[in-house]
Amino acid sequence: MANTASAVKEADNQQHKKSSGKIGSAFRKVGRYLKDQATEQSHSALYLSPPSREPQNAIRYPSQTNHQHFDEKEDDLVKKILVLDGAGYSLGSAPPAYTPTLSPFPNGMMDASGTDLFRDVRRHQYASDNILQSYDVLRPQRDGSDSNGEDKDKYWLVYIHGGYFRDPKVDSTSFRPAIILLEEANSHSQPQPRSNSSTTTHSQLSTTATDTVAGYASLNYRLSPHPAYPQDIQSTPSYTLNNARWPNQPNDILLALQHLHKTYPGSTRYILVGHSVGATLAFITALQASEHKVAPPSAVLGVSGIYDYPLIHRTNTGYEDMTRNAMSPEIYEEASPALYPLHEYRKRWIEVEDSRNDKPRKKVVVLAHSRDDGLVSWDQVEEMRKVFNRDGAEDDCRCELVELKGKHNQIWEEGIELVWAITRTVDLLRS
Ligand SMILES: N[C@@H](CC(=O)c1ccccc1NC=O)C(=O)O
Repeated sequence: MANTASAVKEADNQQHKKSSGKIGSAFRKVGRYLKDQATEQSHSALYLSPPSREPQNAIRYPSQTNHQHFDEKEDDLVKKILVLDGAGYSLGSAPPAYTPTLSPFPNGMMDASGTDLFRDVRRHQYASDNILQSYDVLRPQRDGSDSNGEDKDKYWLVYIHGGYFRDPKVDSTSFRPAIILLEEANSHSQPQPRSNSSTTTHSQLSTTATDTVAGYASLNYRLSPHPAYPQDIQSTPSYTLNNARWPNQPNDILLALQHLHKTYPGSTRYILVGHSVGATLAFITALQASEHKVAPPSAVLGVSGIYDYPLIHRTNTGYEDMTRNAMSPEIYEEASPALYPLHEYRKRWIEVEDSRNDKPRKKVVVLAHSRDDGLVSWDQVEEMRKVFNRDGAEDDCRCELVELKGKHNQIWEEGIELVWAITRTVDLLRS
């Protein structure tokens, strides 16, 4: 295949036809750079629409994040989801028509002293069908890696957000709290304990970033409709219409990775991190990477992940409507990473020739989950662990289960638990 990007896109089209708080200071100082980036953004979006109509150009200056899901009790959240997904929208009056915008891309991330934490912060568009086909890149302000983010001993962290394939409020920016923790801790070195843990300190975590991270990439991908954010199919331009169906989501991740690797060659050495349905996508795309000429990840870190859709439909009756909103029922198994046998992971990911490393290294799988997760229960991670805990799995792959503390969205909204899981993944890669 000469052009793998178009191959993925083509496959995607074919398939689609077939199946029909505490980071305020880091955001406060937004300077000239933001304006420059906004300008660049509007240029790159020209082919999507006239600039005046392009939502990406409506840059809202970041004051604080809209990440407040964990303030809402997860029980209430579940009830609301079920109401929303029941017989139409029945929480009082109909919601206002929704115009999607991406959260402002993370420019102007500066530490308290006003020094840029990053030398390169930008949002790339990897395809032109939809504004969600984009990703954010942040490259830390430190020596050691060249202009491509190439650094022999370092890894890129590539993040895939959750939101059950549909929540427009959960996007690439949901990786920011963790990034800020890693980078800000690095520049301030203020020791702070990991929540509910007496052992790990903020400054210890910061070592992870200094030694390890060549760059951060956080991916957006096309979403499915959300009943709380209705869109008029007739009048909404297709580039802002949220009508994705599987396999649009994994295909977008593959396209994003292709674009990222081409733009930053050093990024082919990477850890693929996914939260919730992002964890689904991380494992599914690890399986599919090589057949699409995408570099395989060195490690996959699944956080609060959904790995078995038929199981989650049994555990949480009512979730199936959310899944069906994004894929047809005959896809459920294919979209469930826990339902692939180990030999599939071996053949398609673990044993794939890895030209970037001098000696072949064991791949790493980390499964991080909280028993307090009110949205995705522990049985999911148990199912996934079974895949990699089979006899002989140790030979070519290291798998660890990391127990986290906190609620489902708290993990990324506060970031500290996510950073902890990343730290464990890096430790395993290095050991
Ligand atoms: N906030 C989402 C729901 C959501 O994200 C979710 C709900 C239950 C279990 C997992 C979820 N997210 C996984 O990506 C929504 O409003 O649709």
